[in-house]
Amino acid sequence: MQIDVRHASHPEAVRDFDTETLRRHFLVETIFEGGEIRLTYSHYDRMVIGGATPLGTGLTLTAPTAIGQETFLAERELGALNTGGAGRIIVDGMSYDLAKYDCLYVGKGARDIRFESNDAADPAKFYLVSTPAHATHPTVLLTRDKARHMSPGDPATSNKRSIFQYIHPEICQSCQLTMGLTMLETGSVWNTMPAHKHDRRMEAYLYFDLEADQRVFHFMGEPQQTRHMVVASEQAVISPPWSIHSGAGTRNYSFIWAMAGDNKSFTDMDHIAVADLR
Ligand SMILES: O=C(O)C(=O)C[C@H](O)C(=O)CO
Ligand SMILES: [Zn+2]
Repeated sequence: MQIDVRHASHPEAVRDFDTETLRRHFLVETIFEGGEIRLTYSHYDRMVIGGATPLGTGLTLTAPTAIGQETFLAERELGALNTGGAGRIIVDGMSYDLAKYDCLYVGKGARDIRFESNDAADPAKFYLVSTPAHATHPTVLLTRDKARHMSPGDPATSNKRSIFQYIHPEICQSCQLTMGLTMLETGSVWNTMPAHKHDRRMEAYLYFDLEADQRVFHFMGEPQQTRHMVVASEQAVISPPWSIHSGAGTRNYSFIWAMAGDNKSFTDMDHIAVADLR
């Protein structure tokens, strides 16, 4: 298991980052590697993001030194959303089947977490998000039809999309983690525009369901100092609390968003008018 540690950056320093530096700090280029668990530890709210891609044999979530505990979830909670073929997650001997777009919330204190694919030729790709937790909430399997559904946007502004809120206070208890899936309709390419930031929470995006030759231009930075990163499918972006997070694809795509911080209120956003962006 690999874990890459990313430190937090001050917004004034980020104004001077060139493309390579921006990508080194805020883009995770490899989330899914066959037969591996790959993790990235962000010092923004100590969120860990990564992927588990089990092939013939299953994969076990162990606790690297960065976690500072004997077991990974000793003081953490976990969301795992399957972006690949069918598979299962076994939590302390209890097995949960996950098809594509199913999500498992795992509460603090679970000790033995194992990932398996039904078919190594079409492996499960579990996108993992973990945040510090101080209470144990029940482990729950969340299918997409159980998620809270919203349909914002308009074809006229190329941003018609479905937002599915899985780990959300109305659906599933958690300490601080919120997590969900946004799917753009055909012909719509913009997510999260008008843009927003929320200094109370950081956020991470995993873009996927995009062909290998297509890209999403992800916009980040202070609202009057925007920057962009060109992102391929199955790459993730760490969004600091002071940054906007928005994207325009060369076609439609899906992404998983996850947040952690002072509140779990999805609607607590500071919107920025399009005309005020620079
Ligand atoms: O399409 C969207 O809009 C989103 O998915 C927004 C993100 O979920 C977000 O930024 C929540 O704060
Ligand atoms: Zn946001």
